[in-house]
Amino acid sequence: MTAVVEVRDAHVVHKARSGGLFRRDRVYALTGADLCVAAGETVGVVGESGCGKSTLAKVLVGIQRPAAGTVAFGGQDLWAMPPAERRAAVGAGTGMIFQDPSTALNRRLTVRRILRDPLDVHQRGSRPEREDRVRELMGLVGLPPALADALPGQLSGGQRQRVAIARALALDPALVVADEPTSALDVSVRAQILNLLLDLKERLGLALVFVSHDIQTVRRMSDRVITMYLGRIVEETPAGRVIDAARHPYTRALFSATPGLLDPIDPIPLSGPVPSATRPPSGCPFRTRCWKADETCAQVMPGFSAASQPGHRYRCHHPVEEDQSTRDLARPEP
Ligand SMILES: Nc1ncnc2c1ncn2[C@@H]1O[C@H](COP(=O)(O)OP(=O)(O)OP(=O)(O)O)[C@@H](O)[C@H]1O
Repeated sequence: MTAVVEVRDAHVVHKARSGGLFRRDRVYALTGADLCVAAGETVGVVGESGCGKSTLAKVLVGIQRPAAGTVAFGGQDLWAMPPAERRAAVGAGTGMIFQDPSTALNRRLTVRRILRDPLDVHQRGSRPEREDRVRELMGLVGLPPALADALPGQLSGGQRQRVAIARALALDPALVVADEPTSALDVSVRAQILNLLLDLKERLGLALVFVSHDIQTVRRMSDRVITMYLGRIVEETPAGRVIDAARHPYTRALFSATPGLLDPIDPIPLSGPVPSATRPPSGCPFRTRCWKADETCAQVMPGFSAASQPGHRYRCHHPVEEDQSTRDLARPEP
């Protein structure tokens, strides 16, 4: 398996945004993240708001430098490269698709200019070749050539997201990271954009990282699902088995609370709110809400254990039994 990107023990710490009570607080946005993404696979990332999904996405595409840990593209340590080399590696090797194409695209540039821009910056081919590439990109994402001179404001939301996808693909990257790519779109066009991403992934052999709140969609799109909780990756599960084979109590709880996945089911009840990322609990970050937590969980952050299935690992001292159904877990004790 060739790793397109490999993140090892990455930590990202932000200063708390000003205006809060404790201005000098630190936000532990990502703690000890390890993730390897191979050519041609889709990795989904799920977790509650603020758990670090977007931070991990930015680390993967080299736009967020981790305070500690490494990020390697094709085996090369990204942050050990000279800046010009790093910019070239990031620009050519990765593409990022953001949530809201209305803000991600420069509204004063035509579609043609938006798509030509990365080709100009990275000096790809002659001018006529760049124009050809713009036409090719528009065809790839299903945009009619007549829209080349349109401004983003003249396009529908779905068309704008197609432009953003085409821009992400302009330099033929090995890795595309899509951070909530459909959540700002009308429900009616979401499926079209998701199908387009899946189709492009197959045709171009891309590695795709797909970040979303929408657990149903992540499960449908992905080969593997990464569960994050309070800045940590707590489980990595083959997507087809995530509902009943996940071993981490949090993954089970998250999936039990997803309407339609296990219908009809009562969600597994969790006690209390998500702790603050400025003061993560000692030991396992999930232990303050976990029905299985004990003193060990309060003291020691569990390392990864490998489950019996290849590609499945989890960090938990008291994992859910392998053969226990989520439906049974959600039932109150008699
Ligand atoms: N630039 C920043 N400055 C300060 N704190 C930040 C910054 N960016 C992110 N954070 C904080 O880091 C934590 C992780 O944020 P991140 O955006 O990665 O989470 P997320 O899971 O993507 O959330 P959402 O699903 O709501 O987009 C959150 O507590 C967030 O408030």
